[in-house]
Amino acid sequence: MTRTDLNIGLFGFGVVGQGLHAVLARTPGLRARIGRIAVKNRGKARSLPAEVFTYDKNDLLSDPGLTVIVELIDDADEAYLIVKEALLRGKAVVTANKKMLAEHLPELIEIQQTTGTPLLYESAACASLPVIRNLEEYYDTDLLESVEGIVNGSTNYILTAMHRDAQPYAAALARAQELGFAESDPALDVEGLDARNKLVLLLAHAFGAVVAPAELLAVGITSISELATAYAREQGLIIKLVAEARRLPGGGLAAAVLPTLVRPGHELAQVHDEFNGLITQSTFADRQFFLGRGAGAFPTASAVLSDLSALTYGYRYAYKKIHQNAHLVLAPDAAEVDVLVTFDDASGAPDRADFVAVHQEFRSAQRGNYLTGTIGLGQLARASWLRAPGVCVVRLASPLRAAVAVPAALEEAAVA
Ligand SMILES: NC(=O)C1=CN([C@@H]2O[C@H](COP(=O)(O)OP(=O)(O)OC[C@H]3O[C@@H](n4cnc5c(N)ncnc54)[C@H](OP(=O)(O)O)[C@@H]3O)[C@@H](O)[C@H]2O)C=CC1
Ligand SMILES: N[C@@H](CC=O)C(=O)O
Repeated sequence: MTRTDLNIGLFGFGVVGQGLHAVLARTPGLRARIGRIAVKNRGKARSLPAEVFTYDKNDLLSDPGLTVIVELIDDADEAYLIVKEALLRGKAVVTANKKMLAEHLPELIEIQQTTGTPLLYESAACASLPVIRNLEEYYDTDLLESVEGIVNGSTNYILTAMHRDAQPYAAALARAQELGFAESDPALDVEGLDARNKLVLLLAHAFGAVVAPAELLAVGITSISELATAYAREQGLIIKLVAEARRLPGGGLAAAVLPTLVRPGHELAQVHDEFNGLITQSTFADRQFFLGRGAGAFPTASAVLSDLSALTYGYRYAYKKIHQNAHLVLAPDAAEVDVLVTFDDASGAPDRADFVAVHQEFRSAQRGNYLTGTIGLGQLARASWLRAPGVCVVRLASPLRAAVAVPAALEEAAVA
């Protein structure tokens, strides 16, 4: 096998960009060198000589000597323009930018297919965990039934600090930012949007379903109430932010990001701090669990490094499942979820008519109110009370599952 040398144009020299620089310096076996680095702020002190840096993206994009673009900036809109331009100019691209990927995946897949130029992004889903290439290659023929896990390091860091170390939320978030785990806009982390972007990538590579982020229900950790935390503690359970995608027996896919009650013996209960954990369930391999660091300079750079190495032997994603599973589409109205809903009287109670069944209801002027019940996933996403102030929704420990009555439209789609 011939392996090519890589001459890299690097965009971004922040947490991950600097991590990559350090990692490459310690990996002489990979014949890769960073030729030039594009950054944004002229006033910033840099750890490398000034001549390495440029503030003009075209210095990298139009340099024929730079054959690979590594995009590690924190601006998804600008990243999209850079990545698209690089691919159209025939430069292979490695990116960690899950927001940009999730928002533009159909177009970026099409550009890869028409140009034949690779775009790799292992670090964009679960940082150091080798997830994307495994879903794409190892599970290319095994029938995946579900992928489920903790895919955001910052929120797991915050929830761990609050649960294990009794730290206040604000202090835990500030520490996640200091450690370089959080996005520049941490709302992406704490509102579940970063996890949703990663779920978009997992859906494409696990099931061949290319969906827009807005099609997926995502609830973050900011609405988790004291009552929900107390409920979890009393039941001996732990709250984790879990992304889940599951193939439904009647055809279709259910997928969502929700704070979730996890039992102590469950794999995800062992995922602490900024670690991520992903469980795959497949027909032949059965259950597997990936665990590793989900954020931070070196863990993320290690996945970028692995993509660079893959480029040297001509690797590109084939998006095999898109061709295999053309019929697999999101079907939130064919799925149900068991939830705990806490609410105060001022915000108004969730509409009981939205539920397939209400299992338990508790009201207390002192402690607050809650109910537990089963609700359609699509109905939950549409519920007007879901985002009301004072309302907290946490998934109970059971997975997403097929609704008892499958909508007729989906049954027809499954037959076709
Ligand atoms: N941090 C992590 O653990 C992980 C991050 N990621 C993703 O990696 C990417 C980078 O994250 P991270 O390193 O943490 O971010 P940082 O905020 O630490 O660094 C961002 C870098 O991007 C540069 N930049 C911003 N806009 C531009 C632009 N228009 N042109 C050129 N350079 C620009 C900044 O320049 P300047 O130095 O001048 O300010 C800075 O060097 C993001 O997409 C993030 O989502 C993915 C997995 C994990
Ligand atoms: N902000 C992200 C960084 C890695 O993807 C996270 O916390 O997971």
